[in-house]
Formats: sequence, structure tokens, C-alpha cells
Amino acid sequence: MSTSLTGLPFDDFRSLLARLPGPDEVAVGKVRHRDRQLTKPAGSLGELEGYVEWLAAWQGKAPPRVDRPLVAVFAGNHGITAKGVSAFPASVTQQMVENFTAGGAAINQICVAFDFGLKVFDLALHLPTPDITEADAFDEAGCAATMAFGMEAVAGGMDLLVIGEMGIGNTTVAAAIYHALYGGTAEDWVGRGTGVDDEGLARKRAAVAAAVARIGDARKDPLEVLRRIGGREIAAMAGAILAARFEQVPVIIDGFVATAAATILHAMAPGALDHCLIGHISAEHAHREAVRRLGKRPVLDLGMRLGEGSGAAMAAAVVKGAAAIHAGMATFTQAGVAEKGA
Ligand SMILES: O=C(O)c1ccc[n+]([C@@H]2O[C@H](COP(=O)([O-])O)[C@@H](O)[C@H]2O)c1
Ligand SMILES: Cc1cc2nc[nH]c2cc1C
Repeated sequence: MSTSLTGLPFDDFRSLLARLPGPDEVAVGKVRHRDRQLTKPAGSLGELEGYVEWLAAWQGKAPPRVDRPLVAVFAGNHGITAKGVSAFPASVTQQMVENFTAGGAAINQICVAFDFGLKVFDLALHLPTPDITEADAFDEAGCAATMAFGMEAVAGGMDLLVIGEMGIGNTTVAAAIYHALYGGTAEDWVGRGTGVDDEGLARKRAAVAAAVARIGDARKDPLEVLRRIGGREIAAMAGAILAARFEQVPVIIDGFVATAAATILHAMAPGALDHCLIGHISAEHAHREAVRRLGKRPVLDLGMRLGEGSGAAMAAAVVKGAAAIHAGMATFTQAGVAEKGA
């Protein structure tokens, strides 16, 4: 967004959600028109055709382009790690950020393979959010500032945004968000994350149940759920997804944790994720149910559960391919190919 958002009051996010721009139906019509002329049987590119329409709708452009895709990885630390909820120590968040910078992580290789930009945003890693079983993650100003930071990350003219994260302990935070918003039991939403053993899983379930019980009726207000049991990278991802809508940048969301950030927006306004695809179904078991509740059909289902935007970036390669096919193919007339029934 062009203006500085720092200092945006917490409640202003509610009004932003109430005035979301809609799709560009003219651009969608142009894509459909061109698609009918391309040298292929109608419908033969299956869901790829839908991805091109989706890109056009939210870029406001036909043909849509995927020339400058960006993977944004938001990193945060979580006080809940003190409860023994992860298979890895909290220090791994910072170490993995260094690995991203050095080019050694999975996401680096995906970005090199497909020529995607990569930006890593580390959010006060030295300052974990409080243990959410005991205290709120943020005060209102802190939550708003972190969402605004995420919004400001959507600058620089990307034409597709891939949202990913890194944060030891954050599958516990994500599970608490789903449990708060969607009910059920803690068991329904908790999985093994980076690979906790059975004792770790039991600690995780207890932590999620305690965090959600602590906030009581506040669970009915999605923005309060984010403030009270969220985390820095999750608030920043919610801000980035929201800003992308206003900046005409379609978004591809990664797995279990990135989807939890998106879910906050969806719970505030059901159309808030219309400019988003869910890149893949994570192997974290509750992700499938979370995605079902968003009414989304994920691009890929590869059994991945890494995070760092990796599944969504693989999906972005599919979407980039779809855009290239649509923009580059010859028409029947151009290629001198006979049309159906001619
Ligand atoms: O995105 C997913 O579906 C996903 C599933 C399991 C683990 N992760 C990643 O693993 C980290 C959190 O796992 P944990 O066990 O520490 O809560 C964090 O860095 C996530 O990116 C991510
Ligand atoms: C090594 C490692 C890499 C990761 N990338 C995203 N989350 C991660 C968690 C761990 C533990």
C-alpha cells in the first residue's frame, strides 16, 4: 500500500475487511474469449484454465502475467515452545532464517528452479510472543503494527504473492486458532508439526485447549482470536494477504500455519480470500478440514508438511505455467489449425 500503515488502529482492520475490492469480470471475460480461440479442444487444460481466469480477475488484467512472482516468508518465535510442543528447539527459527539468507533451504531451491523472487521477513525473533496459555500474544497496538508490517511487505510490484512462514511452535498456535474459530476439540486440530512424539502431542493438545479456554467468549471475534492467541508471523501474513487484495496481487497460501492466518480474514469476511488459492494440502492432518471450511480446492496434494512457503511455491509453478500457456499459445486462425466440426 502506498501510504504508511504504521499506527493504523486495531479496529481499522475491521473496516478494511468491510470494503474489499471485487474481481475484474471484464478481464475474466477476455480470458474466456481468448481461451476459446486457442489451439486446443475446449476445456482440455482442465483446472489450469480456471487458474488463468482467477489471475485475470484479481490482477485486473487480460492476459494475466506471472513475470514477477514473489515468495514472502514471515518468521516469528513463540513463547508456547516452553511447554514442549515442538520436536525442535526454538533456536531453529533464527537458524533457518540464516539458512534462507545463505540459500540452503528447500524454498531457496524452488525459487531458483522456477525463477521466483524470495523475501524473508523476520519479526522480532529475539522477542517471542508470550506463552498463549498464560497471556495474550499482543496488545491491540502490537497486533495492528504487526499486521501493518505484513501489509507493507506487499510492495515492489510483484504479480503473484506466495505466502509462507517459519516459526518453531507455530503449528500449536495455528491449531489454537482453528480450534477457537471452528470449535470441536483440541484433538481435532492438533497434529505432530515437525514430528513430536506421543508425549509431545499430548502437551500440544493440552496447550491448545488451555489457550482457547483462557480467551473465553473472545473466540467469537476473529480479530481478537488473532490478537490473543496468534503470533507475529501469523498476524503479518494476515496483513499481507489483505494488502494484496487492495494491490491487485493474487495470493497463493501455503500449508497449515499460513492457512490459519488466512482463516482469520475469512472469519471476518467470507469473501476475503477470493483472491487466494490454497497452494497445497499439508500432511498436518487437520489442514484438510480447515481448507474444506474455507470452501477451497487446493492446487496440489503432495504430502508435504515443511512450511516456509514450499508447497505454495510449487503450486505457483503450476499457475505460472498456466499463465504462460494462455498468453503464448497460437489461435486456430494464427496456426492454420481446423476448428471443431469445420
Ligand atoms: O505448513 C505446514 O503445513 C507445516 C506443517 C508442519 C510444520 N511446519 C513448519 O514447522 C514449524 C512448526 O512446527 P512445530 O512442530 O515447531 O510447531 C514451522 O516452521 C512450520 O513452517 C509447517
Ligand atoms: C529444520 C526445519 C526447517 C523448517 N522449515 C520450515 N519449518 C521448519 C522446521 C524445521 C525444524
